[in-house]
Amino acid sequence: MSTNVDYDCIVIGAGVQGSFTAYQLAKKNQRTLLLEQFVLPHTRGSSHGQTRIIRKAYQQDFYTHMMEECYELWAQLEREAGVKLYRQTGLLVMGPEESQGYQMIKNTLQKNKVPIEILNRDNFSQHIPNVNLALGDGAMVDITAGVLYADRALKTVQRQFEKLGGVIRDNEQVTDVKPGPVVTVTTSAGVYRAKSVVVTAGPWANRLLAHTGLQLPLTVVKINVCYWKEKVPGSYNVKQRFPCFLLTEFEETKDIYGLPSNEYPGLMKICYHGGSETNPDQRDKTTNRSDIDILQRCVACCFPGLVPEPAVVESCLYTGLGVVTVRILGGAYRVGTTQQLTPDHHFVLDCHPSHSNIVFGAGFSGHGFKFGPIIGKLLCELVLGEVPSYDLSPFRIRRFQDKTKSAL
Ligand SMILES: Cc1cc2nc3c(=O)[nH]c(=O)nc-3n(C[C@H](O)[C@H](O)[C@H](O)COP(=O)(O)OP(=O)(O)OC[C@H]3O[C@@H](n4cnc5c(N)ncnc54)[C@H](O)[C@@H]3O)c2cc1C
Ligand SMILES: O=C(O)[C@@H]1CCCCN1
Repeated sequence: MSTNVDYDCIVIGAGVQGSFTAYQLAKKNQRTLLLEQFVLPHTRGSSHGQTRIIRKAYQQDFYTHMMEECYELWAQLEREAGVKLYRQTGLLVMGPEESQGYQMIKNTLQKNKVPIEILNRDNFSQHIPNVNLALGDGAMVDITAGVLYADRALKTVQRQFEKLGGVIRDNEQVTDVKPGPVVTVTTSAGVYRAKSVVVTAGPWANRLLAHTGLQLPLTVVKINVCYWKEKVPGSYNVKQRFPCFLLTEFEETKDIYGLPSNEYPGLMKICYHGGSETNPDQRDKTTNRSDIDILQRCVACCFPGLVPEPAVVESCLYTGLGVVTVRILGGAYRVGTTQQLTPDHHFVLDCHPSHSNIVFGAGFSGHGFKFGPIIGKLLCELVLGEVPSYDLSPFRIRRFQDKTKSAL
């Protein structure tokens, strides 16, 4: 068969997940093509920006387990490329002490022997200056958590992929995917044939999967990425080891999170873990700022050293599970069925139900960057038909038949 194909594998989408998948495939001597619709680097998907949080603090054991190895893989990439991608700052987790969300994170960390420090009201401000701990809130620090240098990481993994002989073609949009024992991929510039294809198209995943007769219950949401000015420059700075933070509840709404000032001197990034649904091709057509009102109240209340008005607002997209159906479209591939499902915030990592040589990674729901190296490894294992290194049942599409619950 190999004489009939241009590549062993084609990966569609050069965000963090596609880039790590391509890199892992090239490491396994697979002739791999990585296709990207925009000129790289770009700011239209989910993987741009300078920083992301890396942490083991999760409600579910399976994420914490995966992160054990993932830290190793990040360190391996740093060594291989001679580049620094991670800075340890710790992650301060705050939330109503008795709430389920806060307790689940604490239990997972303790059960898995992740180094943590539990803070109390008396020693809190000694450890974490310039933050007010709300009445009734508990606080703990996931000590090995920190900041990933996201843009740099993306560039690094793409460069390492090319060093291994991989090919990247950017400014080349995939317009059709034709399933079969050999998959035919049509782009704005040509036609390629490969033994297998990986779809890691972020907010555009469903548009591509439609060509294969599959639709996932994904919703695309625009996030207002807000930066807040320090009243005294440096007071929330990464160099002072000010931690990342996660507030599991504020005014009974969704999580609020932040990273120490780093990329823009004097500005700290604090965002709301939610936004309004959008079309990824018209991201900036309308902007809903109701999340910014919540953030302003949160900053005024908990971060007295910041001006409670965002100095800079940027945009980024989350792709999560929203609508409650997975559809296998009727027509050439399988007669259509519709299932009623419950959405969750877990990733979707699986093989196409009708075409096992089409693999996809989608729905990273605003928390997938830190997992990039392990997602790349897992999607590569699915392509090669190997037993996945982790139990993928939380991530398979068949879970949509089960009752699921939200996770962060
Ligand atoms: C504001 C914000 C904060 C976040 N914070 C964190 C954090 O602190 N920690 C963390 O771990 N994660 C975080 N995340 C989540 C993380 O960034 C995402 O989960 C991750 O970037 C998703 O990567 P991806 O590769 O799936 O998608 P993308 O980065 O969107 O990549 C998909 C790529 O596919 C390309 N593509 C699509 N269609 C086609 C086509 N037809 N042809 C060719 N190419 C195509 C797109 O152009 C794009 O480049 C955050 C996300 C946001 C938005
Ligand atoms: O993945 C993370 O660590 C953060 C936490 C809060 C929501 C955005 N992503």
